[in-house]
Amino acid sequence: MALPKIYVALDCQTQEAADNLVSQLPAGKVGLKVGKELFTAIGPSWVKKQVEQGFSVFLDLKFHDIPNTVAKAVTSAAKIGVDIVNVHASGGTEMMSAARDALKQFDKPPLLIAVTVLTSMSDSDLAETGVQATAEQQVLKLAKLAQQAGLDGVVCSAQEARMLKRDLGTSFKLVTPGIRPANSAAGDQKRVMTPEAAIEAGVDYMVIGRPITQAADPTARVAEILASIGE
Ligand SMILES: O=C(O)c1cc(=O)[nH]c(=O)n1[C@@H]1O[C@H](COP(=O)(O)O)[C@@H](O)[C@H]1O
Repeated sequence: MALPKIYVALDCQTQEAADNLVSQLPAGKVGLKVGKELFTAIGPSWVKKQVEQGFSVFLDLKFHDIPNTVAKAVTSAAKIGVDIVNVHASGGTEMMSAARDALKQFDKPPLLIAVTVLTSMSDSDLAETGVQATAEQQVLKLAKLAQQAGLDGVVCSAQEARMLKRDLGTSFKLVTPGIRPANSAAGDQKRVMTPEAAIEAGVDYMVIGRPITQAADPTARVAEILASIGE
């Protein structure tokens, strides 16, 4: 079954807040993205419940550790039944390959996606960490590494989508946070794009948090965004 185009980032700290958000989202039309904030607060059993209730879940824990640890961590994530898991591409080829191999034991493994350069980072933020390349160059370099390691795709900003689809092929999946409908606050995101432009640029799955979760009416906001991308 095709995965939804939009994953809503449920960045909150209590089960009550998460349940409240989920109750306002159309199951089957959007997926749920559970990241470090919520997962650390309420754990895997709540995530499993969402999977059982029919939501597609992206478990965004951005694993970045030694190969053995990351392989075991993605195995635990796959056992929850989520559709997408991620690791940091900067963990290197050996780490990414170990994660890929660990998922071979599953009949329906989750998509294994590598984070390239966080959408909150600009060229100067990268330079500060010792990376001399531009964000775009670094995204391409890490995405090639991820593809060679046999991963299903990468997390990048929609600004790099055309380049990656051209250089790495259309079946290599692009998951893009940093999505901001026109007139919404960028917050800490630096490499942003509107949902319409992101779809045009060829992204496969968009992650959208605050523009939906902080909206006065999240249900209406989702409907508006889905309509804007023809879903
Ligand atoms: O892997 C991610 O999901 C991720 C990668 C990235 O480069 N940038 C990024 O913002 N994210 C996540 O995407 C979500 C974006 O949320 P908003 O900025 O509120 O739309 C957050 O939950 C981030 O943790």
